[in-house]
Amino acid sequence: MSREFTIKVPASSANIGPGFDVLGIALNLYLSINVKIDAHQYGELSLQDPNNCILSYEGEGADVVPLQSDKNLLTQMALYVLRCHGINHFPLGTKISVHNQVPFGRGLGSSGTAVVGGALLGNAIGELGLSKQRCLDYCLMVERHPDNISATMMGGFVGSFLRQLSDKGYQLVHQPLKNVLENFSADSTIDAPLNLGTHVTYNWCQKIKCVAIIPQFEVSTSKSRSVLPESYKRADVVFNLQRLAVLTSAVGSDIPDPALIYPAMQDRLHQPYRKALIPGLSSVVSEFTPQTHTGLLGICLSGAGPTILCLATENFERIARDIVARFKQEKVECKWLLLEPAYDGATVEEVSKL
Ligand SMILES: Nc1ncnc2c1ncn2[C@@H]1O[C@H](COP(=O)(O)OP(=O)(O)OP(=O)(O)O)[C@@H](O)[C@H]1O
Ligand SMILES: N[C@@H](CCO)C(=O)O
Repeated sequence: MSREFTIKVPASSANIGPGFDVLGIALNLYLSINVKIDAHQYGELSLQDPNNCILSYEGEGADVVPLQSDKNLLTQMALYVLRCHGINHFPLGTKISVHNQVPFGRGLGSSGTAVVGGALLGNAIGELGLSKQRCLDYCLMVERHPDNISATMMGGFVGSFLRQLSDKGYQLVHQPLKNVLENFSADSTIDAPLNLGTHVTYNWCQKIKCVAIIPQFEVSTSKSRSVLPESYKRADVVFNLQRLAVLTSAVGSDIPDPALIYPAMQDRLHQPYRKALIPGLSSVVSEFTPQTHTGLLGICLSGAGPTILCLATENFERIARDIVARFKQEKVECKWLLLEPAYDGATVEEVSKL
């Protein structure tokens, strides 16, 4: 028997200003995974891996990513989902070829793409028939804020929250990641509770494009979260909640209004604390406005950074080039990309089954 299928997983930008750990947009930059299962052709070679997997990478991260299936986040995630369904390894002769456009540690949700791609990979390989909603539960056992994950899985502009858990449920979900990903026995694997995450998809005006300015250095999400405070002042929380309520509706309007969107993308919960990690962040988010740049609607840190996300309806190249030049004054080199929402989220396509 042989089989081939492909999985396409979009990048994402989380937070969008005031929606810390809540909002995310899927973006048309992809992690693409091609899977061939053929014991006859690849069986012997696949035995060199502990889980019968020949793994190769091209593109972003190819020079650093581990290629052993029990060390790589994508395949660890697939094996986790398989083990929860009583399957310990990939089928003999599994060949996984990855092409990745999503840069690591830049605030474009690369770990989310690996986690979502891995969950869909496990589901497809094991022919488990899990819904996307159920796959999200497995993803949330590994990446515990739902913003990137929900947008990447479901597509479009998404708001999400995690279900309130009992003390026992909380402990189950918040245990060391290695207990989830590196427990290599189906008998003792920790299954994901049902319906861990809830999400809604908001309208998005198709005139709004996303300009991503990507500094050429990495900030890991864990480092970028370590600088945040444990608690906040009421005034700061209210500041964000008020803007969140306005922003989620304002970007769906047929005629996006910069006078509404620009102030609604301000944040007091994460960006002010992250400026020490990203030279130029404060100046960029305050100096670039709809007044200085026609077409600019709003500007924020993308996810945990260091990428800057601009929402805009025109003048994309000028906005991007001016921000790149501003970062250069801080000795930070950047690339930029013009992106659009990926409305379908992650997709799986069966190519052949014989
Ligand atoms: N395609 C992939 N395959 C395997 N591992 C990956 C892949 N993409 C990301 N990772 C792992 O995730 C790490 C990056 O995760 P991190 O959460 O720090 O950044 P990010 O997800 O890119 O940013 P953010 O969460 O702010 O959007 C990489 O260093 C790598 O270990
Ligand atoms: N909401 C998360 C996104 C990064 O994964 C953060 O800002 O830390």
